[in-house]
Amino acid sequence: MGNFPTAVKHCLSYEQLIKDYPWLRRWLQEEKTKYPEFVKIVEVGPRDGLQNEKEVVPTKVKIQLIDMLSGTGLSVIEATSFVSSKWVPQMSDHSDVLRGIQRAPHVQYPVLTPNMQGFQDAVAAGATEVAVFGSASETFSRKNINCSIDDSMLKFEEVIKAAKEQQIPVRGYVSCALGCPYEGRIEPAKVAEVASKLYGIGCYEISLADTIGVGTPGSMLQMLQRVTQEVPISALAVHCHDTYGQALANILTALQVRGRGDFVGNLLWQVTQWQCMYLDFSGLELGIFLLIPAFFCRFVSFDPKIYSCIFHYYVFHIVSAF
Ligand SMILES: CC(C)(COP(=O)([O-])OP(=O)([O-])OC[C@H]1O[C@@H](n2cnc3c(N)ncnc32)[C@H](O)[C@@H]1OP(=O)([O-])[O-])[C@@H](O)C(=O)NCCC(=O)NCCSC(=O)C[C@@](C)(O)CC(=O)[O-]
Repeated sequence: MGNFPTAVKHCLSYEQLIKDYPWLRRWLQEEKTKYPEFVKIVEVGPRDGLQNEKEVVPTKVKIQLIDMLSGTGLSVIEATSFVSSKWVPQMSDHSDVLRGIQRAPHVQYPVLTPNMQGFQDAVAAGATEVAVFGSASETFSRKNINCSIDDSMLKFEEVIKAAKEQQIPVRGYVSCALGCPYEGRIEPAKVAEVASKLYGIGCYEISLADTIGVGTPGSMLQMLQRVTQEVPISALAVHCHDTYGQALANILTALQVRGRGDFVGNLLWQVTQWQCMYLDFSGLELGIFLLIPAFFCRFVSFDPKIYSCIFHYYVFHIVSAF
């Protein structure tokens, strides 16, 4: 709404709309009953956001960012990723980040662990929750974690077994749930198969990821209808990239599928907390008190390169919202 005059923006404001159209509040209330009463947000910016940035953000800035996010009311912040620094140099300081953050008592800080080496390093650095990440696309699996889907399941099983012995909960991701950069469309049946395997081997929650943001409400609905035949919906989450501006629509579709009850959504770097405010306006309890603190918590560095890398999406969305 950047180019609209103030008067127009005022007319389009939520408060003004409610005032001008009293039926709208009733309608929103009715709409609200179609959604879960509470949505758990998993903030993955410090991991998924920063792993994709060209600039490697300094460790102390990452720590400061996570610490500030901890004060926003989020209950889960994915902190880092115990992967090979040759593959993802942006996450090479994983142990220092995990050791350096100040853990808030109400917050979980899961980290990615693709194999036993990652798991052991994560535990040594103090991880209390981990996540394994598989894919519904064979090619993506090989390019991302250098093994087939079947081999990845064997590695994850090992991780989950070790995690169970130490009472460490394990989440699971299914990448390419709505499309693959190499294979294109992925059959919902394949997503259901991989999700069901992850659930079967002990992941307590499966996050279905639209890795390249090609999903639409239609494909999200189709995919969820199929996956929920295999995995209870209470164990599902969605992780939506906003590459083509569809993330919020896709999240809302997932919430409608879920209906009343809890649901989990990954709050991505690309789906900013600022954007999630629109969901808050639609009457959903997001479980976060984040707007202003989350905005300011982005200002943790004065280095222009780091600044622009961390704040790109936030600044963009804030500017476009006014
Ligand atoms: C999975 C591996 C590690 C396999 O990597 P590999 O090369 O197949 O592993 P390997 O077992 O053959 O070992 C080769 C070398 O890697 C080392 N190594 C082995 N494991 C580890 C480890 N855990 N941490 C650090 N080092 C490790 C190991 O020690 C050895 O070192 P060398 O002897 O050559 O010096 C590699 O392919 C990798 O790191 N891939 C990166 C994957 C990644 O981080 N991708 C991005 C995150 S996933 C994602 O973004 C999707 C998601 C979750 O967001 C959802 C969505 O949106 O789709």
